[in-house]
Amino acid sequence: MEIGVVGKPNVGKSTFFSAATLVDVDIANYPFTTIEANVGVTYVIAEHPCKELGCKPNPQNYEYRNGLALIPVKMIDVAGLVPGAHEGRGLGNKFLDDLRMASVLIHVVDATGKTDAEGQPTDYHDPVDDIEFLEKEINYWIYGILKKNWDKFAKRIKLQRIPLERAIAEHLSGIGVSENDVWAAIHNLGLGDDPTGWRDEDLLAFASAIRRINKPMIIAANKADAASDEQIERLRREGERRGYIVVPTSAAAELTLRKAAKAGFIDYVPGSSDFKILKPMSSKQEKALKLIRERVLERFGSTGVQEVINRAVFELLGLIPVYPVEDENKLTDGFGNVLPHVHLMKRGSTPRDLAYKVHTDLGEGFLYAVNAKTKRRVGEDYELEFNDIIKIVAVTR
Ligand SMILES: Nc1nc2c(ncn2[C@@H]2O[C@H](COP(=O)(O)OP(=O)(O)OP(=O)(O)O)[C@@H](O)[C@H]2O)c(=O)[nH]1
Repeated sequence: MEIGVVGKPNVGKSTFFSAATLVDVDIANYPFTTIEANVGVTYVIAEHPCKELGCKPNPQNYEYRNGLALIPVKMIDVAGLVPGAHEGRGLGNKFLDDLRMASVLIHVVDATGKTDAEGQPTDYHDPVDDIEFLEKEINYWIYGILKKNWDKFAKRIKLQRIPLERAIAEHLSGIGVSENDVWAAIHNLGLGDDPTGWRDEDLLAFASAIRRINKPMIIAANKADAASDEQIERLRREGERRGYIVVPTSAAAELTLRKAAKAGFIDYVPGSSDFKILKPMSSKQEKALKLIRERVLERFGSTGVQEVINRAVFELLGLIPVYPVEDENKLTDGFGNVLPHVHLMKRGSTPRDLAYKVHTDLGEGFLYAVNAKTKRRVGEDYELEFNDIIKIVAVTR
């Protein structure tokens, strides 16, 4: 699962990415081996079960701070969005390659309207246009892949009676489209099951439906610190009307706060509504932080950066944190570590899915599970819940 950050030039996308991936931990512990220049590690943050249970965790694949679990996830800086990117304009192909890998998109727009369609400074540009423009770029990109050899492809499916969902999913496998995605898109649009009868506009509508399912998007209304309440309200209203979550953000404020925290000047947990000064700093620095407190934190409740990341993962992707343990009473693994591991699972997953995630053998030998919070035995039909702690019982060979 990877979060893509996308936006036209100058909206603060790089600032957003730098802020989000400025994490003060040793990422060598995490299973993300080679990290490319435009790929970083960020966190999703959720309340930790120990807050409720009063335990003291020994985290191994996440961080624990002030009763919160900071769970690492990969983030890609998807550079090169310009009009016509789907035709290879600008960094078009690199843009599409990065886009391919992202499971969810954070679309950074300039809420002040001071950046035009090409990323140049301007008096006023409607950021709502940027939302539509990115939709269109992605639609045409998917359409372009489908359109290639479509007639031949459709005839072959019909002639050889290949299941439509499977064939199209294979055709679009490069962007990670599943048979379920294809089924849902066909179903939503009421398209017939004879692909030779699909017209051009059907293909485009299908591409658009696939985008909505496969590349869900959240809007970061960035530079919120410099935008008026009216500008933010309008963007929120128009975004929501199009089905998006819109969160006002100040990437610049978040970057300053994280840098100050990393240098030990302040205590700041991303997503929080305030920070604490830990040691003296220059009056210029102090003034900058004071401004952030007044213009961003007090006005919006946070910088919005962490909220966008959390909502992208928990709401749009529907992932939930789940903690596997070996001892359901002590909440430990085999070495006595309390809640050492967390896994982000798709909502609706079962204990067996979790077992597979921990180890294939555990999945294959799965017998039953124990919900450590209730001490109840649960079977395969149990749906995992947010912050569940699960002991898996399996036969091992
Ligand atoms: N007021 C304000 N300015 C911001 C914010 N985020 C970024 N900026 C400024 O906006 C300008 C562009 O920021 P970048 O992060 O370089 O923008 P970008 O979208 O990555 O642009 P490219 O690197 O050209 O793709 C810089 O001058 C930033 O300081 C913000 O939250 N508030």
